[in-house]
Amino acid sequence: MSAPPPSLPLPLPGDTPVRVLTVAGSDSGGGAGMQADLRTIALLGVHGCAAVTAVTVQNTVGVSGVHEVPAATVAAQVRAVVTDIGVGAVKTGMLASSAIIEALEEVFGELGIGSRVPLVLDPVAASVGGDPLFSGSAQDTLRDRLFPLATLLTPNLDEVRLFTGIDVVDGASQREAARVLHGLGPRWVLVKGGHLRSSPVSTDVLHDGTSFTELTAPRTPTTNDHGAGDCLGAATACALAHGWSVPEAVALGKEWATRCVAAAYPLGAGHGPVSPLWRLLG
Ligand SMILES: Nc1ncnc2c1ncn2[C@@H]1O[C@H](COP(=O)(O)OP(=O)(O)O)[C@@H](O)[C@H]1O
Ligand SMILES: Cc1ncc(COP(=O)(O)OP(=O)(O)O)c(N)n1
Repeated sequence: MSAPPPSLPLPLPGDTPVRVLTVAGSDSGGGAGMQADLRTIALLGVHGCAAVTAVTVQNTVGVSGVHEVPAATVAAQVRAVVTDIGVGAVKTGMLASSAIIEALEEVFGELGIGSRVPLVLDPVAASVGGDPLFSGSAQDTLRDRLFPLATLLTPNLDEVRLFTGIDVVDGASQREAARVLHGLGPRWVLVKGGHLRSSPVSTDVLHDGTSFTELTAPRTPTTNDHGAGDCLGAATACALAHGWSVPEAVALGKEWATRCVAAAYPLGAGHGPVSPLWRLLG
């Protein structure tokens, strides 16, 4: 890759960094979820805070158990972080249940998350291997309660199908999906194209209700793609926390994700993780 690596201003030792809160599930295998978010957040020089929604029993092969955190405890984590530490952006991942989503709607409203504080909402529904990460009714609750609060909604193509019924097969259907999802309330939608595996490029479409922007990168031929969406969303949230505009932040998130997919490594017997560890090389 010839372009300079994506980066954000780094804090000097002793200076308080910008903060980002991830509201997500724990992936015991360390490939996705809050572990992936916090890795990206740290390597971009941002202080990561974490409100845990669920503990998953997970490795590279699949998810064999889920233990939800009580909804009131999830909301209390968010309140404790935001009222003391303060955050420049919030990212959500696996939200597990309707009760957790309803508690988050309330605490987000109370704290200005989605209005004063940008909210990146990754509508995580299943693991890369297809294991469900929330119950059936949570899908409707997420759409109705949190989509309208989102600064940026970042579905992959499986999530697009779930929420709109649209099967994205090309640029036209990807733009149509972005248009329909924007109608559900988020200010911006990024329809991620990583799952269009037959394409030689990986194109994401950004839409704000008016214009469409295509972000395209060469496709890395790999099945080690666990956590790609987390890398993208967490990096985008970091840039938003620095005060970047949504299009600027998404462009950084896309470059970050592209490099992380290119640096993915095999792990275990299943899908290995995409990796931001390339950042440590300079
Ligand atoms: N094989 C790949 N090569 C290059 N970029 C990829 C690849 N797979 C995914 N991406 C990019 O990684 C990000 C996450 O994409 P995607 O896989 O669609 O979402 P998710 O990880 O949430 O399922 C997007 O920017 C997408 O374009
Ligand atoms: C706890 C937890 N959160 C999210 C996921 C989704 O991971 P993956 O399937 O790799 O999808 P992206 O992170 O790439 O969107 C998970 N498996 N576990």
